Amino acid sequence: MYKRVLIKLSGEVMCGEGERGFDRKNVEFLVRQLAQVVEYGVNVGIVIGAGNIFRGEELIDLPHSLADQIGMLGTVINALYLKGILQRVGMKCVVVSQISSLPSIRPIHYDDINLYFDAGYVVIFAGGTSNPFFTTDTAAALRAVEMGAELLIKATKVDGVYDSDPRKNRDAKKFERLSYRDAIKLGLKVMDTEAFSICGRYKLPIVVLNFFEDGALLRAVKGEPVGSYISPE
Ligand SMILES: Nc1ncnc2c1ncn2[C@@H]1O[C@H](COP(=O)(O)OP(=O)(O)O)[C@@H](O)[C@H]1O
Ligand SMILES: O=c1ccn([C@@H]2O[C@H](COP(=O)(O)OP(=O)(O)O)[C@@H](O)[C@H]2O)c(=O)[nH]1
Repeated sequence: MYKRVLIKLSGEVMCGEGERGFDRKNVEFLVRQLAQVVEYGVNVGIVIGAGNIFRGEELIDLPHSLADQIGMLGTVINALYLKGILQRVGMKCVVVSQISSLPSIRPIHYDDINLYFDAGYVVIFAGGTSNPFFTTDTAAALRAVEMGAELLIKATKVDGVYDSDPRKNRDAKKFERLSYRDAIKLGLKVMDTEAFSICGRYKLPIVVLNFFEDGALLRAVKGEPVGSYISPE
């Protein structure tokens, strides 16, 4: 069992694939998946995307930098929403961010993050990397290293890493295990090269799994085989 993990959630876990906003059933499922992990006393950090609200790339009429700032604000909305629903079921949760000083958001401070974990809080990192031109995958890699996570879990809508996009190629073959070097060399688009590169440099393994599969998250945290394992070696 890993003791400290960073979970990267696509914004779409809030609404279901291809949908927008917040769907009650999906949100309840999300809470169940996270509760299963938190029950074991694991330190859980979360980075959530904003695909259910806005992705910068979708706002084609706006300058890229502006569109990305709107995208980052979407991650803040999701983080606060997630905090609200986790607290409603009795889970302790804090949102930290460098881009917002709203009353329910705390600044990112390394010493405090350890205190939150020691006190049993789930820590949600909102606002991505705080910079346009990045994605929440890169933010997840960055925050995982900052919080000293032993594993980064990318919880998404495909069940692992394939040799080509499984949504576009039916014959795509799944890797049970691969290295960062292979992922970058093969140009696999499941995650940004920047994210692979940060995790590779700091020897942080990644598991890519299908979030919508009940129990997959817990299996990854237990170190059981699930999805694809990207090793730093
Ligand atoms: N080699 C690959 N293996 C697995 N998934 C891939 C690969 N190449 C592209 N993808 C795509 O990456 C996406 C997963 O990333 P995610 O960040 O959750 O999606 P999005 O960028 O739409 O939010 C999936 O939609 C999947 O189709
Ligand atoms: O460090 C960051 C992280 C995110 N974003 C913006 O926020 C959006 C939402 O993040 P992402 O696309 O990663 O969300 P997901 O697809 O995981 O739901 C991105 O499209 C970017 O526009 C950004 O500018 N900088």
